[in-house]
Amino acid sequence: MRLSPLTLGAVALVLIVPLLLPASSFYLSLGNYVAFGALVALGLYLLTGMAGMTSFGQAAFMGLAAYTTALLTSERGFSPWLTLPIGVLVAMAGAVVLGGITARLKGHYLPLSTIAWCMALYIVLGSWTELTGGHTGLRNIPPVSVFGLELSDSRSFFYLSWFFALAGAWTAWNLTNSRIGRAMRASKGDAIAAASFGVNPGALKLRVFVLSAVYAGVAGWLYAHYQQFINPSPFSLEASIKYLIAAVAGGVGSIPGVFLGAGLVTGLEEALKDILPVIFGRTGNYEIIAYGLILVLILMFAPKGLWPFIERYLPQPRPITPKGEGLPTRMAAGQPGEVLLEVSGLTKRFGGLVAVSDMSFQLRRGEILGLIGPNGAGKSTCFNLITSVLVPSEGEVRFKGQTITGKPPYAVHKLGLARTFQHPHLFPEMTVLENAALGTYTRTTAGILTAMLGFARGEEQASLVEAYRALERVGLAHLAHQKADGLTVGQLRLLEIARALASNPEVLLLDEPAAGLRAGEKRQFAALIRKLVNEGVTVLLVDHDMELVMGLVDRLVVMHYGEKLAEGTPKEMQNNKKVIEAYLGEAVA
Ligand SMILES: Nc1ncnc2c1ncn2[C@@H]1O[C@H](COP(=O)(O)OP(=O)(O)OP(=O)(O)O)[C@@H](O)[C@H]1O
Repeated sequence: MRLSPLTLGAVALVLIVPLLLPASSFYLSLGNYVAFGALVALGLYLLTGMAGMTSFGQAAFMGLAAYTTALLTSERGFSPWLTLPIGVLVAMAGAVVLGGITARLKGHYLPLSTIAWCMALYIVLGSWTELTGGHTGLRNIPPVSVFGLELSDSRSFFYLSWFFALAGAWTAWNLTNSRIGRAMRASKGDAIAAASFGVNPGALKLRVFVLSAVYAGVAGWLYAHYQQFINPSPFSLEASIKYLIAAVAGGVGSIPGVFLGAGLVTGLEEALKDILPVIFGRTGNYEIIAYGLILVLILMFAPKGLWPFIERYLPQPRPITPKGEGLPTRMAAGQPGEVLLEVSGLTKRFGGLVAVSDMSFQLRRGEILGLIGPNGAGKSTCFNLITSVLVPSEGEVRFKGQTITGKPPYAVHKLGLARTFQHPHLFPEMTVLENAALGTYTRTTAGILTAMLGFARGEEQASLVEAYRALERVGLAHLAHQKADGLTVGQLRLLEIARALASNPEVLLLDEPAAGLRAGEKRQFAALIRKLVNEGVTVLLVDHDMELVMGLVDRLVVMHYGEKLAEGTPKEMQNNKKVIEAYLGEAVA
């Protein structure tokens, strides 16, 4: 792995600066608090920046680990090195309980529940005097020793806290650049799309929530052994808000950003302690007002935080075209013409409206089947029933003889069905290559821990190679390193196909793939689909462009008012009176 100049600079600073300052320097003490804050903020980077969840409860997870280590080391004589995993496990257990109940909540409910949780823990810590010492707190927490050396001054502890902070950054970076990191970003942007290529967004969100508590737990453990004394204040709601502001101020979407934010907020906290009493004429807890104001200003003028302003002056790494082995292919061979997908008696009611009524048809291996019909006929609903985005009111769908009705969309995708959307569901902040690589999610296996420790690099490289090949197949390889937000409609549609192809599907379900394409692009698209079918992919296509559909498909199923009107070859349908009356007359006109 090549380290960037920024990383090398950060490591050099951490190693050299403490040697230039006295062992008990105020600045080294401040440096320790920056490291604690950075660790909590790294958890928020993963939680908020990557997975799109907001938490006001991170200080509570910190508190759980801090009190666990304090109680076990000062009263039971445990080694701090033993209480590190125990404290982190307690923080994780808290996150599992809280996240299990709340991580799936949408909108403001998750942040609100974390506020309640943080306040509740603060009250418990303050009032359970026999266990926690109440607001007087717990003393006599032993320092951490490394090879018999007690880390009891700010300088020696600085090395320990920054070891953890940099290790935290490294693991978060590894995770970001892995299949899990991509899945997190995708779930944040669009859970339906994420599920369509195999991610279980609910389970992933819970895991990230617990992971963010691990970072906070390590910070809590460090805090307790640095201070050698704890009380509930550093684990209050106010502290949680401070960490969130640190992450947002620096830039919650980037790792250097959260370090910058932790540094700024820690420094500001010290400065405000001197400035605010002068302004208000008395001492008090006025920092929270200043934090609120800072947050509002940042959200107004730099919603992505301050790091992007610095980043633009730094040299950007040159994108590398992925080379090497791809992923093992998983396409199962079968007999051409065998039934792959069987839709029987499928019905979907939305209240009183029957959008799909008793639809039955088969998709056979190696064919291109078109599903056509007037606007509102029920094609997209049918499509969403097949891919399990919607649950049918009646009927079922079988894939290779196995009932898939009732399975979640991510499980359906795993079986070998990949889809595109009527309105492309892509991730504009990701590069074209990253978007395509999302398709490889179910072909890869690295879990969170494997990815964090950097053990999944080989698989990740193979994923990128596979994604690049998929881009080559659709003719987008030249745009691989560009952000997806600059693409035309036609390119977005091709990118969705590339993402689907990267999953090595047996069946490709295309929902209005030609909408918005220019004539030339439509011809290229038709050639691409034919090529894919020759390579062994089976296609179900919904589209309104009759010239394209009639020239491309082997068979057609025509829908009208939710029902199947007719089925047959394009020629048969073009001569079918009912079809001409209901649709083709209008579509051709
Ligand atoms: N989630 C929903 N809730 C209520 N009604 C819905 C919902 N989704 C679709 N419908 C209705 O079901 C009917 C079928 O819609 P659907 O989008 O499946 O048709 P379509 O054939 O794909 O149309 P188009 O060609 O315009 O995309 C329409 O009357 C639509 O308004």
